[in-house]
Amino acid sequence: MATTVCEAKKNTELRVFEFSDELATDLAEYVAQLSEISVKERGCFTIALSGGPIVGVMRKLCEAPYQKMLDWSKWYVLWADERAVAKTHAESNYKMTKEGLLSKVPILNSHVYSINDTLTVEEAAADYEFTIRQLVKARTISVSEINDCPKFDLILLSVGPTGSIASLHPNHPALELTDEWVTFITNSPEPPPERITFTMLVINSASNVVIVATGEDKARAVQQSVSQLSENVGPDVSVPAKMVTPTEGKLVWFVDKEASKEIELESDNFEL
Ligand SMILES: O=C1O[C@H](COP(=O)(O)O)[C@@H](O)[C@H](O)[C@H]1O
Repeated sequence: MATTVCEAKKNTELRVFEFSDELATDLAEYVAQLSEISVKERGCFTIALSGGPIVGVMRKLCEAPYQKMLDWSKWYVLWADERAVAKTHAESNYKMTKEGLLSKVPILNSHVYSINDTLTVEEAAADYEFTIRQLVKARTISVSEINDCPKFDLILLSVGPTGSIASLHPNHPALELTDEWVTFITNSPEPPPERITFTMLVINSASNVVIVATGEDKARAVQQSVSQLSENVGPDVSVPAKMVTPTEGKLVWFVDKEASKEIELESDNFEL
């Protein structure tokens, strides 16, 4: 149970948890509900994951009751970003997901769309976008009627200490791409420098976005991202997480006590 739940603005919710186990439990329940709804409505569930703490906070999904209850055969797993390293490398988001989730639940191998680690970063981004286009064409991934973009059932992100999300970093030109679905960067401020990432266009076209923030080093980024949620402000490229405003979807922040330290929950920014 979240310690605090705030409806920060239409379609945006902030959940703050006292204990990390509560966060993981509530997240599992939330993902399970979204999966159930999507499978019922569309026959499948498309989820895009990130690195950082994401797989760890999904751990409860690998336990009872979810391990047996969820229709894993209907899950399609992709990544919101990936580091340009071999899939066996310790820094690979795929490797982390394989070890923490894919090896523990019966998701079909043929439904896992990892990013090609044998190509250059530029080729891998193009190849990955092509894969997504095929999945949209087949309507496995739903499509936004507003902009024809892929409309993932859920994109799960973690915010970095600087306010980065996926591999979109503060003030990076990749934040302003308005046509591409997937792009690459070669100068990530965090190692490794080469990465493939969804653009903001795809993130904001999702049906549901979750941003997870755990640990005190995320407190400033959380505060900067959520502080003006209730105001109508333009895109702020200095805090990528603040640019996450799903056009037709819902955003939920899952924040632990340490990462919530700088938020003024009783300020006018939130309806408690
Ligand atoms: O490199 C990455 O880091 C970010 C943030 O991770 P964190 O450990 O600082 O929370 C992550 O969202 C991204 O997927 C990953 O590639």
